[in-house]
Amino acid sequence: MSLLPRFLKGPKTASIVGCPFSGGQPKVGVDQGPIHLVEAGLIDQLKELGWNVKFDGHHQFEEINTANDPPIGKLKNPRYVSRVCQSVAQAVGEHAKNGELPVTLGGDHSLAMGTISGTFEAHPDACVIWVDAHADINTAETTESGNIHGMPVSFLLGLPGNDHKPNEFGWVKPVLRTDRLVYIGLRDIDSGEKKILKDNNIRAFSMHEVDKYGIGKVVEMALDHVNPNRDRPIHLSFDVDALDPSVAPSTGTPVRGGLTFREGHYICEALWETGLLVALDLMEVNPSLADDVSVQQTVAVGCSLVRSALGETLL
Ligand SMILES: NC(=[NH2+])NCCC[C@H](N)C(=O)O
Ligand SMILES: [Mn+2]
Ligand SMILES: [Mn+2]
Repeated sequence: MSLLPRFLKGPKTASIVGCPFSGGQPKVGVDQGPIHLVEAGLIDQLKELGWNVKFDGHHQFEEINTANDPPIGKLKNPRYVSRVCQSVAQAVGEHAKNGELPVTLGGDHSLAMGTISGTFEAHPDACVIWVDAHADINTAETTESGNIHGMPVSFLLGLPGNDHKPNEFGWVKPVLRTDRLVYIGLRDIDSGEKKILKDNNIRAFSMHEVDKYGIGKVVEMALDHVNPNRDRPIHLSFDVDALDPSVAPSTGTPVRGGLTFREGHYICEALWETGLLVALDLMEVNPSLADDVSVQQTVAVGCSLVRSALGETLL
């Protein structure tokens, strides 16, 4: 495991961007996710794998009085989410430009608006592999919930339904191309999202394809789509709810019929093996949902997914 991914600079350094943030969705507790992951020993575990780990405390967010943050259109907490993501973009962008591998711990998945913006600042030709039960591609028009964690992908793509997206989000540039994005694990897509995926020809491997082809083939096909010559930097955005709720119960929007423990880990291992990984998000761990045993299980799985993506091997 002395391998250094192609786009990083030695000595291989992982920068932990802990984001105790829950403003992109309504359930309290997801802000405690990064705190639990770090307390469970993630940093030492990565050091053990040979990484130099940078972590100087969880990201501090500007205090925003949510009373002064009324919805804009359907979007809830728009100013808060926007400002937080903007500062995350800056942090991730700086680490990536330094040749470090930013590991962002959520927090809810709206944060990916920040992490992916940051990655593309350093790696403009990157591709994104989005592992999730959900597509998180609602626009300001299609969202039914108004929760911004269901929307980051549409902002990053600059989809047309977002002409009404608040000016507040003007800093989010359409850095992502539809053919540089691929999904794995989908199984709960809103009807507006289905249309967006179809109209824009976005490649998605739902659980149906995982069952049909097996995870090995699915990861290969996903890479063939976004990274045919295996020469583009890869940003992996992993929502823990991609896993089956029996594997990762403590999350805000669990959906049955998800990835097994091994399927989730296989994705991480296989992306590490490409030598192209430049950034990783682990999102939506919510330690206040479910009993103690389930929380411990979910946090442990979160840590082991990160280790797999950063080179832990079985043999
Ligand atoms: N990151 C997540 N867990 N997203 C869940 C999104 C659920 C639903 N599609 C929505 O837009 O509200
Ligand atoms: Mn999800
Ligand atoms: Mn998600």
